[in-house]
Formats: sequence, structure tokens, C-alpha cells
Amino acid sequence: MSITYVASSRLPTPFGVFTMHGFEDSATGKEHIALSMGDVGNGEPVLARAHSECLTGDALFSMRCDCGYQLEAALRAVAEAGHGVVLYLRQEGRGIGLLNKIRAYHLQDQGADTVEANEQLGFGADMRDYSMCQPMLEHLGIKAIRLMTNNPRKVKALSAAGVQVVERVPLEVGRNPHNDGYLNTKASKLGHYLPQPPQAPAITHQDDDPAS
Ligand SMILES: Nc1nc2c(ncn2[C@@H]2O[C@H](COP(=O)(O)OP(=O)(O)OP(=O)(O)O)[C@@H](O)[C@H]2O)c(=O)[nH]1
Ligand SMILES: [Zn+2]
Repeated sequence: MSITYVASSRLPTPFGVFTMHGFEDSATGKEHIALSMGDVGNGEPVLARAHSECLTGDALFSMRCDCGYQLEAALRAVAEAGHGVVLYLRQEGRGIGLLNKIRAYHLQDQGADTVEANEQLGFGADMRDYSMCQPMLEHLGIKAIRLMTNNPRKVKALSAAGVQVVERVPLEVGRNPHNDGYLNTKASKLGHYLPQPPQAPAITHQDDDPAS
């Protein structure tokens, strides 16, 4: 197993006081963290989020995506429930890394969508791996989760990685004019459960109208 638990500490946030647990992945050199609150090891399914790193959205307030809004909503939801966990996974840019994400954003500025941009750079649409989640959850004594996500591939990937996902909890927050197209591409090309934009009404010409 390449995941090693390293240390835990208190992490006070505006939403409540979490416990932060640090893990090291010797296979990738990545440092992942889990933020837990309350009793998560009592066998009950735990409200959980597996959040992939997005420096721009999570730390720099970017409105190009919904990541920062989702991270805040997930922390808030766990605090309101009184117990739960947020795994913060260091797989920036859906696994392509920060600098490649900037390259992808540049292509998106020129008209590509988020999937096309990855492909033009020679990457798959989603290069993430969730194999670190099961050992991290196991360390915390968590046997089953209620996963906050809109991404059906994430539910499948976590289940395939040995995590028991008993429920998907929608996490639809942060839509704005800058990420509207991005979210629509997530829904149409990546299969996310997100409301689709309203279809434009079909234009009826007077000649086509049987009543006229
Ligand atoms: N390559 C690439 N990555 C992006 C782009 N926008 C956001 N990301 C990354 O996409 C990932 C989003 O991860 P999550 O918040 O787990 O979102 P998700 O898998 O879409 O599904 P949810 O659980 O519904 O949020 C992060 O790693 C971001 O850095 C983009 O335009 N291109
Ligand atoms: Zn983001």
C-alpha cells in the first residue's frame, strides 16, 4: 500500500473546527489530506466529499469552474451535519497538473471546451485516480459514505477502488456567467448530473403553422 498516514491536527475554519489528517502517497509523492468532523468511525455511512485540487478555484477565487463553491458547500454541509469528511486530493486539473491546466485554459480562451482543450494537449478528458481514498477512509474508520458529487464517474471510480458509496448527494452550487459553458460541457460530455440549459424554443414559420 503506497498511502501512509503522517499526522493530525486541529483546523479551525469559518464553518467549524475540523481535524486535519495528512497522508503521503509514496507512489506519486503527493500529499493528500482529510478534514473530518465528529464521530466518523461508528459504522454509520458518513457524509463525504472527495474533492480534487483546483488551486485557481479553491484558493484564488476563480469563477471559471465550480470547485471553490463546492469545497465551501461541502465543508459547510459537514459542519451542519456535525460529522463527516472532506478528502482533499492533490490531483490538480483533473490529473494533468496546474501548468497544463493553464495551457488548457488558454485553449478554452480561444474557443475550445474543457474536454477538447485536454485532448488538444494530448491528455484524456479526466486523468484522475481515486485509489488513495479507500486507505484514507479506512484509516479514519469509515466503512461507507454518502458522497457529495454531481459526477457519476467519481461514484463508479470510488466504488471500483473499494469504497462503499451508499448514496450520491447532489452538490449543485456556484453557477455563474463565467462557468456556465464549463458546467454545460460537464453535463453533456462528462455525464454530470447537472440541470441542462433550457432548450431554445423551435422557431415556427408562419408557412409551417397548420392553423394558418
Ligand atoms: N483539465 C482541466 N481541469 C479542470 C478544469 N476546470 C477545473 N478543473 C479541475 O477539475 C477538477 C474538479 O474536480 P471536482 O471538484 O472533484 O469535480 P468533478 O469531478 O467535476 O465532480 P463533482 O464532484 O461533481 O464536483 C479539479 O482537479 C480542477 O482542478 C479545466 O477546464 N480543465
Ligand atoms: Zn476548479
